[in-house]
Amino acid sequence: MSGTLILVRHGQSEWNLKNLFTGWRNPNLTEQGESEARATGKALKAQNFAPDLFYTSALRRAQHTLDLILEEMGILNVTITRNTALNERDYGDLSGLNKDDAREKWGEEQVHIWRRSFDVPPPGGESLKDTAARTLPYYEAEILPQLKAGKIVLIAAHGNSLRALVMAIEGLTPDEILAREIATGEPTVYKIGPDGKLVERVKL
Ligand SMILES: O=C(O)[C@H](O)COP(=O)(O)O
Repeated sequence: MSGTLILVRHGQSEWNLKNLFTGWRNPNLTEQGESEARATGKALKAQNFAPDLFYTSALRRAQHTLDLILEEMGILNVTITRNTALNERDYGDLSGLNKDDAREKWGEEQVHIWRRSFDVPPPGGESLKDTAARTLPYYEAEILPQLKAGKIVLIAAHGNSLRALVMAIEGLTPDEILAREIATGEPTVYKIGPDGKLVERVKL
């Protein structure tokens, strides 16, 4: 029996709206971000998903997103596992800077490399490869066994920690994952087989 993995990026945060590098900083959701989370909750409920297990990061924008999704799905009083392994990539010295100001200061190309290369970290921060080095072992140890047992797992996390999972699950190359963007509030759903391998990506 296949398991189901539901990945959701947090809704728009106050720093997404201000176009600031966020990383491990901890802003709230905006009203739009809350609406995005609720809309995803409604969509998952409409598809009759009944998740068994719930995970999120140590950052409030993802935690609040999960809470709003569960509220919309009418799922109450469940255990939610929070872990820094699911945190956004750490943007290091760029955290708190405006992304356009950073482009002015260091150039479009350098900022693109810091944001979307696989193994070049921003100053004092994590590359996607560094992020995967903490997110994937957690997924493999804590979440994949549940999926192999046929459970439905809902994870609310961040653009780059989710891209690390997507890259591994879909078997994407470093070049292929660079082009992959996950919008705020966007769900990605997979069927995972008893062997832990991807069966199919589920269209919502
Ligand atoms: O942490 C951030 O700044 C954003 O949530 C993700 O930023 P990115 O899309 O520039 O990697």
